[in-house]
This record gives sequence, structure tokens and C-alpha cells, in this order.
Amino acid sequence: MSESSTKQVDDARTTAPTSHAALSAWVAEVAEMTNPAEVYWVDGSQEENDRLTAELVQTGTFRRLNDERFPNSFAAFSDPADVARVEERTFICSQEERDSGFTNNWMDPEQMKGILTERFTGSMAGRTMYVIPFVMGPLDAEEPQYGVEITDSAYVVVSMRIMARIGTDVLRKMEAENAFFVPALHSVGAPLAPGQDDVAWPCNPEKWIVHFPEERSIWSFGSGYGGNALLGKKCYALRIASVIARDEGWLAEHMLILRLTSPEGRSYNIAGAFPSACGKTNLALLDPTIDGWKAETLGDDINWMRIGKDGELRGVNPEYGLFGVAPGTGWSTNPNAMRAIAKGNSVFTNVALTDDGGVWWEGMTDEVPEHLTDWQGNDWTPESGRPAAHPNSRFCTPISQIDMLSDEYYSPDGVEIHAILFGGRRKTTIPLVTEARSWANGVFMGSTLSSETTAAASGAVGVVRRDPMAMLPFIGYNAGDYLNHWDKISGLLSAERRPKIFLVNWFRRTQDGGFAWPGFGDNSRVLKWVVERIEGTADANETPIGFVPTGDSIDLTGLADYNAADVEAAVNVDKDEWAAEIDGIEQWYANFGEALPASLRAELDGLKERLGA
Ligand SMILES: Nc1nc2c(ncn2[C@@H]2O[C@H](COP(=O)(O)OP(=O)(O)OP(=O)(O)O)[C@@H](O)[C@H]2O)c(=O)[nH]1
Ligand SMILES: O=C([O-])CC(=O)C(=O)O
Ligand SMILES: [Mn+2]
Repeated sequence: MSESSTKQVDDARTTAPTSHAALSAWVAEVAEMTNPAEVYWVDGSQEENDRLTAELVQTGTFRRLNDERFPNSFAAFSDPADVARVEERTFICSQEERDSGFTNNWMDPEQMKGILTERFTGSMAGRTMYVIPFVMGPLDAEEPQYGVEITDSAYVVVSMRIMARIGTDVLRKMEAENAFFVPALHSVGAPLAPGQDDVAWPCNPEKWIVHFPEERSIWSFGSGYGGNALLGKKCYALRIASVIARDEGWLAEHMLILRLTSPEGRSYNIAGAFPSACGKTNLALLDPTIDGWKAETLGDDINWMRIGKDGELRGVNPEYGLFGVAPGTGWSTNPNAMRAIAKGNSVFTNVALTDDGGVWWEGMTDEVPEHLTDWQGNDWTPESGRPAAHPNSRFCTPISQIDMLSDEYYSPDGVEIHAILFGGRRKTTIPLVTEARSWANGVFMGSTLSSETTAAASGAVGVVRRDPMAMLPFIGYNAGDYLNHWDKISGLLSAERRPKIFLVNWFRRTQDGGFAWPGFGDNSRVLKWVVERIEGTADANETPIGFVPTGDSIDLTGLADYNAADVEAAVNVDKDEWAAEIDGIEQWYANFGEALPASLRAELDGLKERLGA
């Protein structure tokens, strides 16, 4: 460490603007280890944000977009090897290997700390170390869930300001309560030698996304990408929070929350767990295509559910922004997202640039621009034969910019959940919608949920895998214990207030390869059936797997070229497909051994019997 940088770090340490002893001690310890050029405490103000974005433009990380069409918005382009979550580099380092379980990578926590300490030693040299106080969920919650992220990336600071409540207000309340906070340490792992030029997207070829569940701490090294680097999101609000939820008797889930109001004025809050890039944001911003129905957004990715006074399930969205998949988000498929984005204050990552300083991605407009600069900076034309935007390119936008945001979003007590949807991306087998036979049968549906892999995580795309409750990459502990925890929560809910559970699949294909269902805004038609099943007014056919709509129980008014026979095909339960599915479920359940709840084994036995398998 040079003499001058030692002095700057010391200065920052002694002037740490907090009376929270544990926090100032941790910040000092990290500064000592990582050796940044300076330490900066993030206040969350607009002036600060303007300064940071200007710096990011200067260093080449950000491109400022056309200010008329995308006010105060920026585009960033990542290293081509840093575009998605890295599940094979993600670890749950519990004291006992058993508590991490077969769905997670594990290493002994002491050994892992040794490796990480080596990586983090000097890792912030030549960079600013930012300290970001944040809270997941409302600051006026009964027990605010605090965190502090330390990062050497200004891109992370600007993005965290969109995705979470951050800054001085949070810090002051945390100090006043001398509250516990989740320490979340992040470095891109690209120290700068004196005089060394920076690159637009610093990162390290070696990545470590590590969680210490007993300590409730996070260490993330080497990546700047959202799910790996914005530590309030997947790392805290899902992996660490799922452990806290297990210990405290609630659920931290990968779910959207949507409020739907019927023409008669009855409102229902619907939660939906779909794996990454399988339609949560799109459903959360639903634009109903049926008359008189109103949809309001509560959350698009994460749902913390606690049990209310009357044994009801209550959900809160702990986030403050959207980090949405760009491709497929368009004026025809998701106009509500497009309107939110058009208000500006957004960061786009790995999208394409138009010649007039705007952004574009596949599916944004029906008309494809004649010329673009693709996400890797190359000239692009429709003849190029490759996507202009990366398939996992993202927009990061304040949730407050959604016109259809429910007032209840701000409620610290959340909303009662009336229905839960489990959904996957399956070309075959899984009907458009199936109502579970019972709550236990619905938990079975969640535990056996399956989906084709997407570009949201590195690795092969399109491979069917089991993804229990869409939480496979996010359960911060033993997956068997997780299913048992769902079982336990079931017992705590009032029998009358238990949400109805449905399995959905917007992605089934027809013989000729097209989608069996139009999807997007037309999903309101399926939700109408869901609501009518809750109210007991819609027709259904009983099948071995559950109740599916009759051909004419789905409202198809105004939907050209689609009829009751198409609905029947979309909800068909095929015996051969289900025989194969049962094999898949058996294999999946075998992983759990003794830990599989008896109620789920009983559900599987019942299903086999009904299928005559
Ligand atoms: N065919 C069809 N595609 C859909 C539908 N809903 C969403 N999609 C597409 O699925 C992709 C991902 O959708 P999102 O809504 O962003 O997924 P998400 O579940 O919020 O994803 P994460 O943010 O990764 O957790 C986009 O390309 C959408 O266009 C639908 O109803 N039908
Ligand atoms: O975590 C991310 O980067 C985005 C996301 O929502 C997911 O992958 O499920
Ligand atoms: Mn997600």
C-alpha cells in the first residue's frame, strides 16, 4: 500500500459518518483488506446520482441516451463474459454441509473465508469504495430489514439506488435502533495499479457469489452483473432472507404480486412464482384485454410473505425498482413497462443503441430498425443474423414510474394473498392453467415445478429442469428443509384464508410450433377464470392432475382466431406426456431422500393412482 493511499483510507475511517459501532468497524475492516483509494458514504441524493452518472459517462461505462426520449437514462455494456447470474459459482457456506443441501454449492465457511480474503486483499486498489446503507421493504416496517453494501462499482451504486431504498435516511434510522444489518461485500475484482487505465466494464474472470447463512453475510467477487452484484436482490432478499424466514416462520419467495379488480369491484391479490425470464414482470404489469377488469402492480420479482393476525398470508415487495428482461418487452406486449421506461431515470444493460441515441431490443417495436449498434458495439442490420440486444439484456427502472402501481405497494403490512400461481416454461405436458385439488396438492405442484432454462443464468438454454417454487437458484438452505418449511407454514394458515393454488404455462406449443395461447395481456382471461374459481362461478373439468377450464369457461370475447377448441387443446392432459412427467418427478424427489415431506410423497402417490400409472 502506498503511503498516500494508506492516509486516505485512514482519513475515511476516522471520519466514518456513523455512530453505528458495528458498521464503522466493518467498514474499517473492509477498507483495510481491500485498500481502496478512498472511502465514500453514499447519501442517496439526486446531486450525488448526477455526479456518479457523469463520472460513469466520462469513464466510458455509461452512454447518456437521447434526453428527450429517455430523460436521465443511460446504457451500459458489460464484458461479454459477465452477462448473467453464475449459478455454478454461487455458494451457500453453512457450518454444516447438510444445511446447504443438494441444490447448492457448498464449502466450509472457514476455508471459503480464506479464499475470499485472498481475493479481496487489495482488490479495490485505485478505486473508490462506496458504502451503501439500504433497507429491503418499507423503512417504516415494524422491523425494517437493513443491509449495507460495500462496493467498488459506481454502476452498482446507481443501480442499487433504483432497486432499493438507500442512503442517509436509512443510515440514521439504522443508527437510532442500533439495528442489525446484513453486511454485503462486493468487488468487481479489478484493482488498478498507479497510472493504469480503467476499462468500461471492470470484472474478473473468476467469480464468487458467496453466502454465509448463519452470519447472514454476503461476499460477491468478480462480477458487475445485476443478480451477482446488486446484493439486496437475489443474495439478500431471496437467499439470506429465505434463511431468516425459515428461522422466523415466514416465506421469502421469487414471486410477482398483482392486484386484480373485477367489474363488480371485488379485488384479489395474486402472487406468481415463475423461474427467471419466465414472465413475472410481464404479468405484474398486465394490461387486461377484457373489459372492466383492472390490474395494479405490487411487485415483479420478490415477495416476502408473513402470516397475518387472522391466519391470512400477507405479501410485501421488498424492492424499489424493476430489473426487467428487455427482449420481448414492447409496446404491444407490455405497454405499461414501456411507459414506465419512457419516463427515464433508467439504466439499460446490454441493449442495442439506435442511431439517434435511443435504445432498442428484439420485440420492442414491430418494425425493426434498419441500423443499430449492437450490445457489443458492432454495426447491426436486420441481415446480421444475430440478436442486436443480449437475450438477458435488462432495464433498471424505479417502480414508482409504473402508472398502474398499487397504493398498497407502500403499505408496510403488505396485502392479503388470495391466489398463488406456479408457472414454468414448458413446450409440452403442462396445461395453460390447472387449479390444484387442495392446498397440499398446490404445494406439490410448486415442489415439482419445471421449466426450460433461460439466458438469465449462464449455461445451456432450453433444458428442462425442476425448479421448486421457482426458487432452485435462490433457496439459501437445504431444499428438503425448504419444502418442510412450506408444509409448516401451511399449518399456520387459517384453513378459510389459504390462497387457492394454480399451475400455469404460457409457453405451451401447438403441433405446428406456435404458442398454444396468445399470452401477455390475454393472460387476464386466465386470471378472470382464476378469480371465478375463487368465487365458485367458473366451470372446470376434473383431470388426474387437477381442475382445468372447460373450453367455454375462458372468456374469449374480442380474441380473433381463437376458440373453445383451442382452449381445450391448451389445457389437454396427455397420458403419455404425464407418464414421462411422473418419471421426472420420481427422479427429482429421489434427491430429497428422508427430507421429503410425507404430504408430498402422498400427493405423488395419489397422482400416480389417478393417472393409472
Ligand atoms: N409467449 C409468451 N412470452 C412471454 C409471456 N410473458 C412473458 N414472456 C416473455 O418471457 C420473457 C421474460 O419475461 P419476464 O416477465 O421479464 O420474466 P421474469 O419472470 O420477470 O424474469 P426475471 O426478472 O429473470 O426473474 C420475455 O422475453 C417475455 O417477452 C407470455 O405470456 N407469453
Ligand atoms: O437476478 C437477476 O439478475 C435477474 C433476475 O430477476 C433473475 O435472474 O431471476
Ligand atoms: Mn428474478
